[in-house]
Amino acid sequence: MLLMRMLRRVGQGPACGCWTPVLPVHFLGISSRQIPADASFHSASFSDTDHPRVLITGGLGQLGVGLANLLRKQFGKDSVILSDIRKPPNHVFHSGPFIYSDILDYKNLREIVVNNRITWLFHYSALLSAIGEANVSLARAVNITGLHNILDVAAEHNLRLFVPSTIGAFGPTSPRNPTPDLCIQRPRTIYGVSKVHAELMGEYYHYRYGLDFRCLRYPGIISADSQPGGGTTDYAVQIFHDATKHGKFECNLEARTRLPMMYIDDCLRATLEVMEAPAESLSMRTYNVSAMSFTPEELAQEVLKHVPEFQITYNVDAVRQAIADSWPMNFDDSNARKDWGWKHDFDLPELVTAMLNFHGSETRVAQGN
Ligand SMILES: NC(=O)c1ccc[n+]([C@@H]2O[C@H](COP(=O)([O-])OP(=O)(O)OC[C@H]3O[C@@H](n4cnc5c(N)ncnc54)[C@H](O)[C@@H]3O)[C@@H](O)[C@H]2O)c1
Ligand SMILES: C[C@@H](O)[C@H](N)C(=O)O
Repeated sequence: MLLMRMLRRVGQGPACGCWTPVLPVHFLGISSRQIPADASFHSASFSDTDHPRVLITGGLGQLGVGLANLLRKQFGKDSVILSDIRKPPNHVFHSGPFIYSDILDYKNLREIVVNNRITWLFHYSALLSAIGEANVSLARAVNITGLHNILDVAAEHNLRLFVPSTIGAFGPTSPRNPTPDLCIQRPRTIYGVSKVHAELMGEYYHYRYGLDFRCLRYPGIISADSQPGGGTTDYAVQIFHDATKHGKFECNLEARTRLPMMYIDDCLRATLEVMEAPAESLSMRTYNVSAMSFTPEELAQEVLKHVPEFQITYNVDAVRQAIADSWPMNFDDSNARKDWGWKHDFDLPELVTAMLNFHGSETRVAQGN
């Protein structure tokens, strides 16, 4: 009986003047909530002059705190809420609003969005490539089921949604040097599969429901003030900790493994820029972004210029190496540069200087000279 009533409602369009049609997605076996079936709305619920009210999920990982800092500078401290399922360190807790949010709990997500009148959502929760292979069912839940919750809450509340994808969304059959935006994508990790799924679902929600979905495929991101979170590109973060602390580093990838990389400041700026780009400038909803590309031995050579006693050795991890060997070596981001003016600031020498500066190695540089 209830099913019949709901099917009748779905069949009635706005022309009858009765109600906005809704698609009861639980009858499609998707979830117990409703998303608009009317694909005609395309605008966010705030004007361009208003500051967005932002929620960041998975915000205590490698990238989230830096993003919150950047957005708070731009939009005000209280306009940006950082969330995660982990307990925040003191300095993060005291730097602006923080709340608990498990993306697998839809009601919790909806409550946060409604109570805080959220207009922009940056969805950072994920299990990365190497850790995902070690726990496939959790990666599937967080990266795929969690994403469904995010898409639904964003569509339901008319949010502008940013979801990062990755070089890991490509696989061994993709062109690797360079890898364009549109080409075959057959990744061989649960992480990559979940990110291709996110790209396609986000684009589908955009065309089907008018969701303002924006997505960048990040290269490996290198940041100084946070710990790497289980990725294949993490060697390029760890090397700086070890070079400055111990003067040596054991690398888990082969010396000649070339991967696209980016300094965190460029990554976060790209993220804000694509979110602020006028909708009409976006010819696509998922863009490659790139800055540089290097191998462990090239990175080590650059570190050596600053830390003369630095030594690198290799102890290859088979899982990570197989993943890296299936990923792009160079990323073609010409569409991002053309459509919304993407331009990176940091190449390898600037990246190494910034990272070593952060780790306080300039004293060692002075001593070495
Ligand atoms: N770091 C990179 O090099 C890189 C490159 C490409 C794409 N990305 C993407 O950027 C995003 C952020 O990356 P990161 O390096 O900060 O990742 P990270 O692994 O450091 O952090 C992910 C966060 O997600 C949280 N999380 C896990 N399960 C959750 C759940 N059920 N609910 C809410 N939060 C949960 C974790 O607690 C963690 O703090 C990810 O989506 C990642 O795929 C990162
Ligand atoms: C590249 C990326 O998505 C992540 N840093 C990983 O290695 O898994």
